[in-house]
Parts: sequence; structure tokens; C-alpha cells
Amino acid sequence: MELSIEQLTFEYASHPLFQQFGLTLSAGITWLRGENGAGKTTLLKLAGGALTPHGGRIWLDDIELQAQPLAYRLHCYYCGGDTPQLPWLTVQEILDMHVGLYASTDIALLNAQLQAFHLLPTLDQPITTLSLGQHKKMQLALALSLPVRLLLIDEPFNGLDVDAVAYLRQQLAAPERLARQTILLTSHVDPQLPLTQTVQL
Ligand SMILES: Nc1ncnc2c1ncn2[C@@H]1O[C@H](COP(=O)(O)OP(=O)(O)OP(=O)(O)O)[C@@H](O)[C@H]1O
Repeated sequence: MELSIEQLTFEYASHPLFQQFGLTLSAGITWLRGENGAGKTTLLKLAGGALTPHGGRIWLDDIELQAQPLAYRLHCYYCGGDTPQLPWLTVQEILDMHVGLYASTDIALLNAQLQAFHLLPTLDQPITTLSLGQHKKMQLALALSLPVRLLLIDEPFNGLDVDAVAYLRQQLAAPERLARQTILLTSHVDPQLPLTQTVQL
């Protein structure tokens, strides 16, 4: 598994953020560092196909994002902690939607992750009624279950209780996961995970 970003150019109206930016990531965890406003979240969104580059190319193995956007997206999951996009759905309906999109999802694994994050009692709640930490946990339960090659996680530990932080560290550090997934995460504190590399923006 390899994420390859070539000559990436991207700017917001008043912020030229990336100019001819390049990055290659292999399997395992990459810690993306940088001060507030450096562009970490923007880079995750670009790599996840949630923002469109103004120049350059992004590949996941042999799938180019711009050329095969749907195929690319089916191999990656962006875990951003953003507010829900479909606020009228319940937690279960959000989960079902993801299971429908990512066809070979292991449902038993997803249920185990939901149980570990104490989310099973929330399944019938409207997604908007989850607390910040519960919403993060729902996204992380999906991140840890979906059969994707690329995981993009913005500030994985923000808003989590102590037990959830420990559980997430153990799950992310599992050797079989590190062998099969490319994980790009941002964190302002040392994530205390086995790292393949650190990238400073
Ligand atoms: N939609 C937008 N329109 C205009 N500017 C934006 C937009 N989103 C982000 N920016 C600006 O782009 C820059 C990078 O933002 P980004 O969220 O990627 O930074 P970050 O490194 O993740 O920051 P933090 O550590 O604070 O989360 C910031 O200066 C931000 O104000």
C-alpha cells in the first residue's frame, strides 16, 4: 500500500498552502505535524478526495484519485471529527450507509468496535444527539472496521476519555493493521504509536 502525492498545489482564496508539494507514504503510521493553520487538515481532506487539488496528482497504489475518484474513495476513509453531514439520520443509519458503501465490511468487527467504544446503547439516537466524544468514537469505530487501504485521521485522541485513548492506541498499533494499512494522522501531542515516519508541514 502506498499513498503518493505528486506536485500538489492547493490554495484557499487568501492562503496559498501547497505548491508543488510531494509526499510518499507506505504502510504503517505517519504522524503529520505542524502548527495551527499549517494545512494538516487540508492535506488529509485532499488525500481523502474531500477537496480537489488545483494541481498535481494523488495515487493510492495504482489508482489515481482524479482519474478514478469513486474507486479511490472506496479504498480510503477520512476520519475528521466534523459535525454530521446528514443530521436527520440515526447512528445506526449512518453506520448502515457506510456498510452499504464499503461492500466487504466485517459487520462482526464493526459491532465489536462499537461495543468497545460503549456505543451500542446509542444506535437508535439521532446522530446530532451524540456528544463530541461519542461522535468521534463512532467515526473511529468505522475507521477501525472498514476494509480500506488508507486511513486519514485528524487528531484521533481529541475528545476521547482515558479508556478510549488506550483502546485506540492498542488498535492502531496492532501489527496486522500496520502491515496492511497506510495511516496518516495529525496530532499536536506525541501520539505514542509505532511510527513509520514523521512529516512536518
Ligand atoms: N474553507 C476554508 N476557506 C478559507 N481558508 C481556509 C479554509 N479552511 C481552512 N482555511 C485556512 O487554511 C489554513 C490551513 O487550515 P487547516 O485546517 O488545514 O490547518 P491545520 O494545520 O489543520 O490547523 P490546526 O492545527 O489548527 O487544526 C488556515 O490558515 C485556515 O484558516
